[in-house]
Amino acid sequence: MGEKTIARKPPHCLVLSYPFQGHINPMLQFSKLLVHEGVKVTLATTRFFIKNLHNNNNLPPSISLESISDGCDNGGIQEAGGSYNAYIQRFWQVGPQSLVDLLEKLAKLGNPVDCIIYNSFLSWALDVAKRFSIVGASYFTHNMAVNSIFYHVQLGKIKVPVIEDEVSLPSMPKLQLGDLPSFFLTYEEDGPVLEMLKGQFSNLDKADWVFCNAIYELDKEVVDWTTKIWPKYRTIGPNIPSKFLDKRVKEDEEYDVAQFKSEDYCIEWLADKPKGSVIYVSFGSMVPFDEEQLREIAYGLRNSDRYFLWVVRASEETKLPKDFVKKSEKGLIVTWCSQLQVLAHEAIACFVTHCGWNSVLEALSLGVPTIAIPKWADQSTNAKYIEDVWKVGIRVPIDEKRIVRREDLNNCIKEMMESEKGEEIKRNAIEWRTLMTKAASEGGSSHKNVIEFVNSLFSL
Ligand SMILES: O=c1ccn([C@@H]2O[C@H](COP(=O)(O)OP(=O)(O)O[C@H]3O[C@H](CO)[C@@H](O)[C@H](O)[C@H]3O)[C@@H](O)[C@H]2O)c(=O)[nH]1
Repeated sequence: MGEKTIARKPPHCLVLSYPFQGHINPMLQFSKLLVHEGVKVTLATTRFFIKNLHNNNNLPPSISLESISDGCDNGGIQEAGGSYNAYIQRFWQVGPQSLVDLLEKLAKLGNPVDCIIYNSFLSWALDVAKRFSIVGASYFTHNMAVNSIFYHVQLGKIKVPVIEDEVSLPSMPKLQLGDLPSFFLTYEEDGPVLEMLKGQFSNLDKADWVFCNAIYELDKEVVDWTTKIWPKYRTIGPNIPSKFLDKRVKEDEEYDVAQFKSEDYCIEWLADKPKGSVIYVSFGSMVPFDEEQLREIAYGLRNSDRYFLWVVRASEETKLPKDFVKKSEKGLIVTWCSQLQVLAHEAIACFVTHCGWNSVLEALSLGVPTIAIPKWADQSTNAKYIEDVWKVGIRVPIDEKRIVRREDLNNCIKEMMESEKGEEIKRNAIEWRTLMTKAASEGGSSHKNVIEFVNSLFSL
């Protein structure tokens, strides 16, 4: 380490994030790891996203924030008529040139970029890196298994629509249609999203590095298989602040880039609750639930007669049943919280989650068992792994309208809190916590991979 920092000017990485909370969170944490190892980092995402961040200046002083255009600088997806598909098309037209402009601007300021670490969705960023003859590293915010599914779509080995009852892929359990990412069910309306996800692999052979926010131990077979295809494929997660892992990175204390404002009295509310008594419920930053689904979850929680802390984003609040109060003896509803702090609290018993990949990694890292209600994107595949592979949770059944009913949620809560199976799940969750921390610690599988990458940058 010491030799690197004295010998030369630090290498400069531009970390380019897709403009959503579930993407910028892990990429910021990865940036902090690189800074800790002596690399200079500029974090970039879209103008509109930055403009609307609740606290865009809460970055470590060593990381600067830059922006590119997605062609929707004043309204994001709304400016593209509220259509995610239209938004992607516009972004793909405007983004590459805007990235070129940013690289040229940084070079003119005497700050040339040596490496672009781009969110794998933005595959065109790799073409830009190659035009500038700089290192290109793809960063996957989804789990390996999910990446492998989209890779097989790209290869034409999974055809959409899927007509078979089950899909078999190398080194993975058999997947039923309901275990595949949601776009396989909604491919007619989500065609462009599916194209974007296939596109992650269209030029990946040119990538110098391929990173995945996961740990080797989570899925050794899939990682080994993937490394045969992309020899520089590396697991570098879990990308969460080290204060929740081995506390090695002192400078990563409270920094974050938040789209929503945390209601931090949650921790006060948790303070007098008995150990392992509170159900934490959150469905991430993006997915909307319809009114019927929120009503079922609301009554499922109330009928459980247990303490619960539920994050219902401001945009979702009006969908709650009218007789449902935000603060009762047993329950507290907030619009956003510091999820990691909540998960780390000893009062938390389990996490009812939509299985966004960050939430899954955070639960695994903190040893919190999960009750899975996957809804969209990669979440069903994550839920399959949670229940059947890592055995750290229970998936709530859905009815023919694809709705989770209150009785089923209630039964799963009971099973988690009262049964022998629940006890076993809790024990597994604690074991995973140990493995996640070990992987991120000095000498652990992810830490070694980060150091290998950093050393390669210093020897450019
Ligand atoms: O009150 C809250 C709720 C969430 N979070 C954080 O917000 C992030 C949410 O990320 P994630 O759990 O991955 O969910 P989404 O925001 O829904 O993420 C999108 O992006 C992920 C990464 O690609 C995908 O896995 C998801 O399916 C997709 O919906 C996590 O870091 C949470 O800790 C908070 O800090 N406070």
